[in-house]
Amino acid sequence: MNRINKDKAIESRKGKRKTKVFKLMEGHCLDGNQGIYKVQEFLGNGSFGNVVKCTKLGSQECYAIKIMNCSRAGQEEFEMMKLIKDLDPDENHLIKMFECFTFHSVTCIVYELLDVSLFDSYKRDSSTRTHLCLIRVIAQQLLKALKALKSIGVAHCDITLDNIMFTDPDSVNVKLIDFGLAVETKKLSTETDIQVTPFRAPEVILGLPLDESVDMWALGVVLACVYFGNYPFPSKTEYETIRAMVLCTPEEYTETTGQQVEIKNHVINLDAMMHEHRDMFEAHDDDDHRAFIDLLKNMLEVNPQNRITPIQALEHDFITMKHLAGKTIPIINSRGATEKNETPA
Ligand SMILES: Nc1ncnc2c1ncn2[C@@H]1O[C@H](COP(=O)(O)OP(=O)(O)OP(=O)(O)O)[C@@H](O)[C@H]1O
Repeated sequence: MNRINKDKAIESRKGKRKTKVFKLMEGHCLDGNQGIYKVQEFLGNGSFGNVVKCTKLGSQECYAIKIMNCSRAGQEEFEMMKLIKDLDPDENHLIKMFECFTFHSVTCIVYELLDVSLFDSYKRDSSTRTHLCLIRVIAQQLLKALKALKSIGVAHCDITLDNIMFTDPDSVNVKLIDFGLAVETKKLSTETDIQVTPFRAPEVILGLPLDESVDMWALGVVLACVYFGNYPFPSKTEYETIRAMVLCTPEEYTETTGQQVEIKNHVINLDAMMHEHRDMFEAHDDDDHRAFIDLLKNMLEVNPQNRITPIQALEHDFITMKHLAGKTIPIINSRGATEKNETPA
């Protein structure tokens, strides 16, 4: 199946092509099992229907309710949320679900209300690069999420910039959302339609056996985007994507193999990317940049068997900051503000 058909198959799995028309308006009330929810505003839409901000009548509490027109897709997402319910959602940076109910034949899943997605946050000001210390916090939190999911044998299968959201504007705390494509790892087969371009892992493109390491690849793409301000691989055609994934420039390929590469198109060189990024900050630490690029290369390892695991990544120098011992580094206390701090020698 080609890329476009795969993306369509994913939309169809998520319910886009089976839409029951249910006109929801601001001010409408939804009868849940744990209360009545009044629709305040529309927060977003996707393949499934809408996400609305609601208040629970008789309280000040706000929620995000995902209204799913396709009850099969809604039920599948709910089943997956039940599977992860024993994982502490705050500790593991996973979205918290409160309840699920049916209203006018549509499935409504009540989630905690979050702030903005990584995509929206960086879209607002794509000209500025993200400080490495902020990237470290985000990376550590999401690696914890992957570790927790792996521990119960679940693969998210749809990690993108859209599906990672900040919990509030005043702190750096992210959560993984949208378990609509999540699957028990043991049920993953080459036939399963997962991931969207440009976050799709090479083994998914090539139709090879899959496991939860597809999520590590996608997280690598996310971190590269946040660092570089652009996708690390071209994604117009799967041919270009696969070609770029070897992570070396045509010159490097020629140097190591002696073979000339005839067609040249853009392949982002991670080491070159590092020089560009660090020059954008007054205070930068080369060792820290090198540590980040090393982690990234291990996440974007083409062979899933050699790809870094969440536990290994959490022990990587970039995350533990071993390589920064005794140096003064900024602490990120909110999405923009920084303070200086000395790490123990
Ligand atoms: N808990 C939440 N709090 C605030 N906004 C949310 C929340 N959950 C989702 N949204 C908004 O709704 C959008 C769509 O949600 P979600 O990703 O769960 O749906 P989806 O159909 O699976 O989307 P897509 O088809 O884009 O993958 C998000 O990108 C976000 O803007």
